[in-house]
Order: sequence, then C-alpha cells, then structure tokens
Amino acid sequence: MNTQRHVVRLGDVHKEYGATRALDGVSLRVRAGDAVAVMGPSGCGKSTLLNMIAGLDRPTRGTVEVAGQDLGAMNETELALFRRRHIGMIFQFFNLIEDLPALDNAALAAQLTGTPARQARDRAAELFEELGIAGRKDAYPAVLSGGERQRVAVARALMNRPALLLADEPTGALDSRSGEQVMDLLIDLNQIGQTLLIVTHDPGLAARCASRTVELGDGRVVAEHGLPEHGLPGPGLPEPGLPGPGLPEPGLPEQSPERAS
Ligand SMILES: Nc1ncnc2c1ncn2[C@@H]1O[C@H](COP(=O)(O)OP(=O)(O)OP(=O)(O)O)[C@@H](O)[C@H]1O
Repeated sequence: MNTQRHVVRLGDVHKEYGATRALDGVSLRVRAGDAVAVMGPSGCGKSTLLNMIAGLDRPTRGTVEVAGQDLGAMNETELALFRRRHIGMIFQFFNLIEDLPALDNAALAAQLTGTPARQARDRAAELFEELGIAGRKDAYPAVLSGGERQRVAVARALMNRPALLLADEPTGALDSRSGEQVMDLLIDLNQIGQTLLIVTHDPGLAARCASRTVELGDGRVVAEHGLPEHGLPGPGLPEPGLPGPGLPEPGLPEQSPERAS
C-alpha cells in the first residue's frame, strides 16, 4: 500500500479524560484530495478527534500520522512547527486577532514559520484577491461581516499551503447566505486538490462539501457514508513534510468578488 497518499492515518486511537472515554479505538484514513465530514451528536468525540489530528492534544493510546509524519514522535516544539507548516485550521468563531488588520492576520501565519514579512504579505494579498476580499485588507476584524471574517480565516489557513485543512463547524456562526458562500469556497478548494476534514453538526454542509461522512458515537466510528478512501486523482503528497497543493494559479475557479459577503 502506498502510505504516501494518506494525509491522515489514525490507528486505534483512544483518549481518556479521567473516567471519560472521549475516543474509544478510532481508526481512520484520509487520502490526499479527500473531503471528509465528521459528524455525530454532542459529546461523541468530534473535537477530541480534531485535536488529535491537529496535534493539539495527544492520544492516551494509538497512533496519529499526518502527512506521513508520526505526531507521537514529536516533542511540543516540533509539533507546533509541524502544525503551523502543514495544517490549516478554521474555526466556528474565526479566532482572528482583533488588534491586527485582516491582511496581517493572514500574513502572520507565514511569518511564524520564518517567511519574511514582505513575502508573507504578498502571499496574503494574493489569497485575499482569490477569496474575493481584496478590498478588506486593512479592515480590522470587528468591522468585517461573519462571511468576510471566515474568508480571512481561510486565507490564514492556506498561507503555508497546508497538506490538510481542518474545519471545525466552519459555517456554525454564519447566516445562511454567508454559510453557503463558505461551503462553495470549501468545495472549490477541494476541487483543486485541497484535502479537507470538516467537523460539523450540519448534514447539509456534510452532504455538499464532503465525499465521505464518518459518524462518531460514544467515541467510536459507528457509520461511514460515501466512498471510503475516495480521494481525487489530485496532486497528493509529494513527500512527507512537503507542503500540500494550496491554491494554484490563477486562483479559485468561479470565484469572484461579488460572492464575498
Ligand atoms: N479537556 C477535557 N477534559 C475533560 N473532558 C473532556 C475534555 N475534552 C472533552 N472532554 C469530554 O470528552 C467527551 C467528548 O468531547 P468532545 O468535545 O470531543 O465532543 P464533541 O462531539 O466535539 O461535542 P460537541 O459537538 O458538543 O462539540 C465529552 O464527554 C467531553 O465532556
């Protein structure tokens, strides 16, 4: 089996918080180009799973590999650097830095991996253009609409061309129109090869954006829908540790500023 093609490989992952069994033997593989939705009732372990994959928390037992790298073999510093370089994250409430203008929020993600400020700002400007928010570069998060904030967060997540984009309820705080636009954006990104893992309560989001749905219940995978290990015949992972596809030139298909909120 060609393990290089798997961006995520979880092997029998358990996570206990004291007496609470948050994950109870989850095995999951996500291939390059896949769009996988993780669903399930509140408390079933979705966020815990996301945190394991992002290296924000460690399993009690079991293995987590992302982009061919064993996260369990990394110390905290290595893990933080790995996360910055190879994993993009978007959250329900955007998690932008309120004191920084929109463009700087995105540029910072590249600067933190050692990219010079000028280059980081150029990359951020390119992404803002592609995401239809070029006119909002200097705006502070407080004056942006929810949809615009999520686009800034998407730009930030894509800055380092991550192998994996993780989304935690990405439309949960948006009105239906902005939510639709963010969904379209995620679909566009996946269509150009971006591997996605989305945690959501929203069956509509899962149905539209994901080729595969994994349902958790009490910390276990209880059902899977769609094609297991579907994957697009996209660029995949060149080598472990190398960046993912990100946004190729000249930008997102069918993306136009009119679609911004
Ligand atoms: N840091 C923690 N300390 C103690 N218990 C925790 C911690 N994180 C999660 N849990 C527990 O683990 C279980 C799974 O929680 P998790 O947040 O992963 O569920 P979830 O499916 O994401 O829920 P929701 O949909 O409500 O966000 C729950 O019982 C939760 O209370």
